[in-house]
Amino acid sequence: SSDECTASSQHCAVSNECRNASSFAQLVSSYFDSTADTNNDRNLSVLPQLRGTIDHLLSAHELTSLLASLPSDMFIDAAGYNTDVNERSRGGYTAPVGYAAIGLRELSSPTYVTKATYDKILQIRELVRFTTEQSLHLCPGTLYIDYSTISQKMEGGTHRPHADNCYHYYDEANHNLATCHSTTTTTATMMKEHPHPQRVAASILYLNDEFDGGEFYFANRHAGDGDDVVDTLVPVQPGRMMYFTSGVENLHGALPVRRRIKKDHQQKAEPTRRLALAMWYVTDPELEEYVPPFRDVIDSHQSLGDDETKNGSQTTTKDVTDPNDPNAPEQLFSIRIPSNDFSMATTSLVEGMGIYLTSEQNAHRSSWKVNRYGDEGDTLHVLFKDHSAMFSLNFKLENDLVIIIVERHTDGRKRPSLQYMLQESVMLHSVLDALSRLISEVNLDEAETTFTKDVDLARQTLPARRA
Ligand SMILES: O=C(O)CCC(=O)C(=O)O
Ligand SMILES: [Fe+2]
Repeated sequence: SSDECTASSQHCAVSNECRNASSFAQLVSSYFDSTADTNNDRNLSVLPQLRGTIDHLLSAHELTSLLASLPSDMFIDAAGYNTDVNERSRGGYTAPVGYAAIGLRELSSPTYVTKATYDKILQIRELVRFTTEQSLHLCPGTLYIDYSTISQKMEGGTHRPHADNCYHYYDEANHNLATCHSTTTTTATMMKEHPHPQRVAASILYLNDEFDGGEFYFANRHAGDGDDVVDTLVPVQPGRMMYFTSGVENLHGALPVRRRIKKDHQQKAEPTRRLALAMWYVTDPELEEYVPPFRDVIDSHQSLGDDETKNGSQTTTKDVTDPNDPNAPEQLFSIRIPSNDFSMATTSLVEGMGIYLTSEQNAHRSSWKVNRYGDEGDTLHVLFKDHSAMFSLNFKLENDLVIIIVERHTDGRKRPSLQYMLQESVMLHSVLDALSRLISEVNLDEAETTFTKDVDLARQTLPARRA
């Protein structure tokens, strides 16, 4: 089981075993297990499993075209941080010096980038998430993105050592080592609560290197900001990605960004800036950040979700679809279940799938919304949170067959978001799994049936499961 993939076992690296959220949490806490180690009560052998560097995540071409398509200004000062002066005086969650950023809210607007650039950024964002997950030997789907941003540090921009999910203290009783939990009540009450205690990991993908300095570093866990604060220095390289867990085991910062002085006097007039795609992760799907669909300049039509609540009857599947109707749903696949093999009535099948999808909805409440339509309740609609698309399951009884038609619906103007497309295939695979379970409960002769063949065919049309 995945529980075996903990700090003490070398299992994860050599086998396909993956960590789930709880065995991951266990691994992180094993770093603080003082029994394991004599070196300052920190289990240093765990550290390499909690951080790392991946180079050449993007090709030189991808980097060049991404950089060329990013806005040269319009970055928002201190985006994602608290700008409250009172907060600043408490040493709370305030932005680093010389820092500005743009998040998905900005990037989804044509004021900032084109739709193609936004799509590319979302694609890179998913690649980075996936790579972080794999690098930490996490099971597919363990990490949800809580915040992603393109960060910019200008000349002089720097980042003091910090942990990403807590404020740290130097614990005098414990060799002046940094810790998240203050033992002195005065310090504890002085400090405000960290705004992101749920963050478990972060990644930073560096995009350019037209500057000097600006190195990332892991900080020494001993007290003081002196010369020895840098423990491990990581020079910035375009296409280099750092990942690390978010606690005090990975105190980190960035050295000041300096202007690059070129010898050939061909100095560009462009201001010095250090660009990165920074992302923070949680394991609770409820905390996943909203991915807005790209906003077209003219955005006058109603969203899918609005239409839906207004008029449930329009949701019945059309038998004849006009190929020129942009609102026509796209059939993804259909599944036939011979009803003489199958004692379960259509209604109980709809019921079973409804219950299954509703439980999925509850497990990922922020992602999908399930509705049931039709007089006999023979259609299930599964709407994605960004309202860019939905899919439907329509159940029909035809002669001696139950037919389930699976369709994708959009508003006919915008394509489904990339996030929708990625999650749709995951959902549809699990719908087919659930259907197969329902069918096997009624003892259908598995191997040779129409049903099994249709399921296999359907799976072939879906992108492969992430494994
Ligand atoms: O830009 C960097 O290299 C570090 C950024 C960082 O640690 C943060 O924003 O939390
Ligand atoms: Fe950080």
